[in-house]
Amino acid sequence: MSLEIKNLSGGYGKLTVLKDISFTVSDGTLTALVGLNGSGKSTTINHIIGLLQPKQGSIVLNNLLLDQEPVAYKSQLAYIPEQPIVYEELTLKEHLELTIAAYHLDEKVAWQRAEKLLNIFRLNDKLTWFPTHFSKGMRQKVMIVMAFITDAKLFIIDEPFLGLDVIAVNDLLKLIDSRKKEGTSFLLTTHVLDTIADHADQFVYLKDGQVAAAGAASEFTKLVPELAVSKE
Ligand SMILES: Nc1ncnc2c1ncn2[C@@H]1O[C@H](COP(=O)(O)OP(=O)(O)OP(=O)(O)O)[C@@H](O)[C@H]1O
Repeated sequence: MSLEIKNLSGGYGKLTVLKDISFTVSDGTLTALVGLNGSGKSTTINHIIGLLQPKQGSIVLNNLLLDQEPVAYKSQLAYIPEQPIVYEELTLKEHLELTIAAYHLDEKVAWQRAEKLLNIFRLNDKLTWFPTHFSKGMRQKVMIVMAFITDAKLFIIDEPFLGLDVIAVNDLLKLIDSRKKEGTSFLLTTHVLDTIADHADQFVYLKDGQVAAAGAASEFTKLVPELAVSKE
């Protein structure tokens, strides 16, 4: 079991947004965290990555609790936020060096991975560029490359396809599928299941901070007809 969320209640200060959320993400699977605007997807992620403290419940990642073993917990996790977080004063190469240092990666292995990824996302000739010269999609690709050079066991990707062109979306889906085969698990947030329907194993549908439905991705349309209808 990669990620286990049990009876999680949480939110911001006195405001409780999440109410008694439970779900698991098993090794080598992709879970889609689905919900409309304001349903609590980002708040759930903010708890998993440790930006917010649960009011109740627990979050366990590969038997590690964030508050007990924060360094080991975070080294298991790669997070790609919806809004890319890049350092304006660092080149693309320096961003990758930072990731290699932060995750204590083997430099040779990491740069071999990076080379392939940079080629896929057409960033291979941009290692000396600063983020100021990158488009939004390119910034997002930098975040993807940084995440995929790590050995993280769980990838959390917030709205992965916003801002990516169709080729990049396909390339990202291929990368996800191949890492899933190696046992890596994925938690992706999305408003609709569309793009990842064929790649997701299970879904968790959040509504007003609660799990309104959950199950196999193939059952989504049956179990959540309200979102299927809203697509038409
Ligand atoms: N920093 C914050 N402080 C207080 N309340 C917040 C904060 N961020 C989000 N909320 C509230 O938490 C609730 C859930 O928001 P959240 O961002 O988790 O939803 P979401 O499902 O990620 O939405 P979206 O699809 O629009 O990104 C909303 O009612 C929102 O107003």
